[in-house]
Amino acid sequence: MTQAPLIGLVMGSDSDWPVMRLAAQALAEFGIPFEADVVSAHRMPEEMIDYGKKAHERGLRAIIAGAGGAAHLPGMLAAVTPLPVIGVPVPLAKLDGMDSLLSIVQMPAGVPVATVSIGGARNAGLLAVRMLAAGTDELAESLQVKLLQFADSLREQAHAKGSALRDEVANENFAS
Ligand SMILES: Nc1c(C(=O)O)ncn1[C@@H]1O[C@H](COP(=O)(O)O)[C@@H](O)[C@H]1O
Repeated sequence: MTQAPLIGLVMGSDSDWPVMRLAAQALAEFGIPFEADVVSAHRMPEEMIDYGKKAHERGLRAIIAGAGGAAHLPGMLAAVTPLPVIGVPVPLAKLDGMDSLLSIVQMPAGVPVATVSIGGARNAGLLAVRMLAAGTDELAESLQVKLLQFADSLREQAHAKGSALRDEVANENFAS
């Protein structure tokens, strides 16, 4: 039996998937069940409102919403759900995602969206994992252990990069 999704991963179009799949990958790395779907505030407003209103009743604990251009999806979901919403600005060919970033990040007071960097879907996934790691329930405690191990692996990678760079600098002839 597949586990019920804890995170809703939604995007304005299937064209956002190459970016948004990085969030899916991060969730999968931590064993978090999620659902993925296209939900557009512009193109299917009623369905979008319905998704946002029912998300918490279906057991979702957070929503990751990615959109490009005039990215109203994350903010509109945040307006109708009590769940935390993480917004991912998806870069398009024109304006390189600045339009999307500003659309998502400049929310009016009272309706927060946790905005990650342009194309930062991996961090959106990791932030959702951290949200699930808050608390003292079994899932939270197991995620806390995994997140600390993950931080250790990042530290080791950074050390390895420093070591490789020191070797490279030591062997490079800067005079030539
Ligand atoms: N920004 C939004 C919304 C929304 O915010 O509701 N719905 C679709 N879109 C965005 O339009 C871009 C182009 O979509 P198409 O590739 O389908 O033309 C996508 O990046 C999508 O997220």
